[in-house]
Amino acid sequence: MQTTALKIGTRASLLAMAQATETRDRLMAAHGLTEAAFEIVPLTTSGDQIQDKPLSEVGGKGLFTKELQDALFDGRIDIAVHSSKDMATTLPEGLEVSTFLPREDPRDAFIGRLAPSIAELPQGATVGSSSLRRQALIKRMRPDLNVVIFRGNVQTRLRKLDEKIADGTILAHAGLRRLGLTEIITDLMPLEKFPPAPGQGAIGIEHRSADGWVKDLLAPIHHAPTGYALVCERAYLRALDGSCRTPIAGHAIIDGDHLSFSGIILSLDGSEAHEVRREGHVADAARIGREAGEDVRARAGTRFFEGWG
Ligand SMILES: NCc1[nH]cc(CCC(=O)O)c1CC(=O)O
Repeated sequence: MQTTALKIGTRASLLAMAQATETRDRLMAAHGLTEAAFEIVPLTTSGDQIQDKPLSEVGGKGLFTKELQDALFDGRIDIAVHSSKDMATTLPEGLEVSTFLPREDPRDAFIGRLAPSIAELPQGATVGSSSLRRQALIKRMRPDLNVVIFRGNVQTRLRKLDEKIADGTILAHAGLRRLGLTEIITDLMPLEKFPPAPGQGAIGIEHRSADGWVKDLLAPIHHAPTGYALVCERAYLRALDGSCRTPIAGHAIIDGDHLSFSGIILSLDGSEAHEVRREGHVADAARIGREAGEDVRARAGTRFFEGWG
């Protein structure tokens, strides 16, 4: 029997801490354990220290996960709790993500000041976002809008709205729900018009592949439908070679044994978009995602990808 507390690694942000606490609470309930059986270990990641540049310019996804992976390798933590959206498409040898918690709403939420929705914003209004996907999708809906880089936590963004640096911003509904901040939302973006990033809303739990006991401990909190969706969405991203310079959206919906995937890739200004839809059995999630990525990549053509670097 394991005698020391299970060390749950997380980023130190409020959202990350809420995700780690949810993971601990689900483990406590599944195994009839008390808080004493767990230790939440907050770690600062390099992504947390960069506030003034778009993540796409400073190295993208791995930024939030690398320190947690290092801590798994050197034994400071036993599991790492991630926003799946921030996870790189390939994991280092020796680590695996075997567990996904039930997905929150994957939609994006709009927090508007001059108007409650993007459609109702006045001509030439400004929206703050540093996500290339959100920027491209906003431009696709409303080419007249001005998009400015916006980063930081929810409080920072709300202050920037108060200072009129922008008239609205977009955040993941999932994060706002987990933080208990849904009252600031003025609109929810429909999935078809404003598809989410692969992995949005899903918490993934990473651990050392060699730790069979950790895998067994996590098994009862794994949500299989979310797992199938994530396998599909991550295979799609991998097939597109998910560069952080690429506006990519993709989302799988699971209904029993049936999976339906829709994805879109866009030019930075949203003027060009290529869409893909695939469906099939959940057992084929990885193949469906990979083929969707390969298909949309081929249809977009090499010219589309030039200049993304
Ligand atoms: N890149 C930051 C990030 N990573 C995950 C979420 C939201 C929560 C989620 O998708 O599970 C966010 C913030 C946001 O996009 O608003």
